[in-house]
Amino acid sequence: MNVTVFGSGYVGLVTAACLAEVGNHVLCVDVDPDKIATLKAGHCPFYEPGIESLLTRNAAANRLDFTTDAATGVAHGEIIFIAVGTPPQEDGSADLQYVLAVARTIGTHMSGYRVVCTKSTVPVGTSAKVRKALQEKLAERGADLPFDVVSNPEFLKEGAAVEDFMRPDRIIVGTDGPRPLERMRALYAPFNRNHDRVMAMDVESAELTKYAANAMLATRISFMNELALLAEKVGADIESVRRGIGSDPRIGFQFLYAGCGYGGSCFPKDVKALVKTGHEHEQTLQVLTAVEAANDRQKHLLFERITAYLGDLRGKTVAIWGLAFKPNTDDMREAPSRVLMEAIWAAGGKVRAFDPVAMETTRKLYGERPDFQLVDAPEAACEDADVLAIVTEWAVFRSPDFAAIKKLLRQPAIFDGRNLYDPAVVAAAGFHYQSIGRGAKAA
Ligand SMILES: NC(=O)c1ccc[n+]([C@@H]2O[C@H](COP(=O)([O-])OP(=O)(O)OC[C@H]3O[C@@H](n4cnc5c(N)ncnc54)[C@H](O)[C@@H]3O)[C@@H](O)[C@H]2O)c1
Ligand SMILES: O=c1ccn([C@@H]2O[C@H](COP(=O)(O)OP(=O)(O)O[C@H]3O[C@H](CO)[C@@H](O)[C@H](O)[C@H]3O)[C@@H](O)[C@H]2O)c(=O)[nH]1
Repeated sequence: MNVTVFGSGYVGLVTAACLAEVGNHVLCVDVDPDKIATLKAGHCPFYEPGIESLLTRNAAANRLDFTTDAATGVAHGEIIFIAVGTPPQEDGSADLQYVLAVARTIGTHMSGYRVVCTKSTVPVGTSAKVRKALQEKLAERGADLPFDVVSNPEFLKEGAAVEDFMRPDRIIVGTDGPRPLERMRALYAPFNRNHDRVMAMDVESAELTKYAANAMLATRISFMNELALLAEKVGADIESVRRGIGSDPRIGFQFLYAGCGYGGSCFPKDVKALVKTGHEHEQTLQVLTAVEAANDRQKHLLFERITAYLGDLRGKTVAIWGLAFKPNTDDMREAPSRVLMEAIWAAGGKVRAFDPVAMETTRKLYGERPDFQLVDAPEAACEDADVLAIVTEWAVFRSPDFAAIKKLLRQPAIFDGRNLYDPAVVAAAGFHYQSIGRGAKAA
């Protein structure tokens, strides 16, 4: 099948590469000429395990190509995916300008039947707006051409995006007719594995399902983060509690890790957008409002603990391990590390940081500044630093040489936002160790 994907970000590129891998001919369109040049040169503009080999293999087999030319893109794909960003606006609502711009582009250039498939995360009602924007462009041209709009939200996780796309738990397809559904079923047939993964539903339900999934996962995390704070007060260990409740199959083990808050380009933005949708329909979503507030507070926890320990941060340096919002990505969007670093700087302190892949992204975000140093190894971050904060649970941080770190730090203190170590082991190594929700065992 010929497929076009508008937007060559995490979702667009993974979608394109995986669809090409199973034999489709896929054309990626992006408005960013640098991104397209990078892709044409055989490189991925961001870090995502497994993507680069998929891109090069399928480009070499002439199943995958990249362009900035929207007209060529619209001409190519019988199915056209919209996978552009939907960032939050001031009021929390999703900014649909990029999605609707693509819809208008399709209306401007299409010359025959198209299935227009929204993969971006968009509020309920957006498919109707996409249809209207496209129809208006057709009307301007005096063209009467058939098309269908489909909602096909994406559930991949960064860091495991290729695997998630190739082996989906479900493929949500929201349509209002059999013709586009049949095309989507054919497109996704190779990803069905042992049973049909396609779940057909109406468009509105598909759009809401995406927000419901992210909101549920974010709720679990904020719930555990609040419980972790209580665990510290009452002398319980949140890790034991997590194992205890996770063993109940009605609860399950996933997404129950307490930490220094959830980040990334999705949970914070999508929880806000769903709360906003609630307001628009005079349906207050109290639980989600609390989920967001709890997360905002949790992202400040490491800073509060560090200042409680060090006092005035002027003249002090904090070593930070992990900058990306989670391991196996270079994405810094809404990363808890940003809240911590910016608070340290605002208080007059300095940061020495290491991340296995996100340092380039961090450099682009913050540039050169006298109170910030990026170093090339975890130990180097601890040199001349007062204390160590751990923000992202990269594998390389899991088994450090505590004796060496103790010699490097001015004060032997570790503030662990991801509960990487056994508190008793770290305390025995002579550290003040504060993790999340294990207060009773911290030094
Ligand atoms: N990142 C994730 O893990 C993830 C997972 C599921 C869903 N989503 C959703 O998917 C959407 C895309 O997310 P992302 O992280 O891939 O975004 P991204 O910011 O990485 O990429 C978006 C791309 O769209 C391009 N673009 C903007 N306007 C365009 C236009 N008119 N024509 C062509 N290209 C255009 C941008 O240049 C950019 O390269 C969002 O709605 C997001 O919420 C993201
Ligand atoms: O038990 C947990 C699990 C995750 N996190 C944090 O939650 C954030 C998000 O993590 P994750 O969900 O793994 O990454 P994303 O790539 O943001 O993926 C989420 O957002 C995507 C975009 O909508 C969806 O497609 C995915 O299904 C959904 O998991 C990160 O900061 C994690 O550190 C925790 O604090 N505790």
